[in-house]
Amino acid sequence: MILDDLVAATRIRLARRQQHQSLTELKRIVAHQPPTTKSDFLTTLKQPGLQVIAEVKKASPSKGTIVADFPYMAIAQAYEQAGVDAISVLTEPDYFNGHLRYLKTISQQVSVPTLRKDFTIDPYMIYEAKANGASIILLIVAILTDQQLRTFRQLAEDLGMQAIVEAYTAEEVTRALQSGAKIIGINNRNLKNFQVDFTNSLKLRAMVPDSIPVIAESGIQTQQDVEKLAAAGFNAVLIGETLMRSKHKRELITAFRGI
Ligand SMILES: O=P(O)(O)OC[C@@H](O)[C@@H](O)c1c[nH]c2ccccc12
Repeated sequence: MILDDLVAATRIRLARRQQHQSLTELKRIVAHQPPTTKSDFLTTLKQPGLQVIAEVKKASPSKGTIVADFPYMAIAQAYEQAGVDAISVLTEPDYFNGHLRYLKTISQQVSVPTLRKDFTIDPYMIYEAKANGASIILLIVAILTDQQLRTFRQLAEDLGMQAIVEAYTAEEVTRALQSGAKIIGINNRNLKNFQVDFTNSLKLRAMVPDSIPVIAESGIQTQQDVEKLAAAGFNAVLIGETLMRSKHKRELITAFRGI
């Protein structure tokens, strides 16, 4: 199962990074960071209308290389100029061709909050996210225990970040809510086989009370898709591939934001 492979690969890389830089050292870097100047993502999400989160992603396990040419900084700047509310940056190198460096550079040069898109399995990765400029981390319910969901989110909040707690099934939405999640992401892509079912988020939306912002993730392609999600009461959409492939990123984002 691909998700198991992803987590195993993440664990191996993590062990290697920890040998180069201890958690103590990382904590020291974080403690000396200047306070963030970025807007508060949770406040943005609670604003009326549909917010757009655009993703910087070179490749994916299901699609392989998405874009041959990957000027990640120019892409992030195009997103920002088009008025996106946050930018998601893949940092997973083996399956998504991501890198922490992308997160760091983009976070330094855009004023919107950035999300470290990765398979968070250890507090070390949360400090790393912070050290590299992220305002938001991802916690995937399918790969974490109830206790990890709670303590990892708490750690992110203690460091001045927020956590998107990502669910794919009704059971996972329940676990996300029980863990005290303040932001929930409902994925349309089954991370166990990478199949996309666009109606998944529509079906599960009603499980989340209105007080908690919900983000629809993955497989969002058209204006009609975004209209359906807005009508279903989603606070935000997270779009990767469609925007990465588009030659008219600004126009597309402007259209989505106007919904
Ligand atoms: O490129 P898409 O289909 O628009 O999907 C974006 C995003 O939802 C997807 O990249 C994603 C959702 N959950 C994840 C967890 C890890 C890595 C990636 C993801």
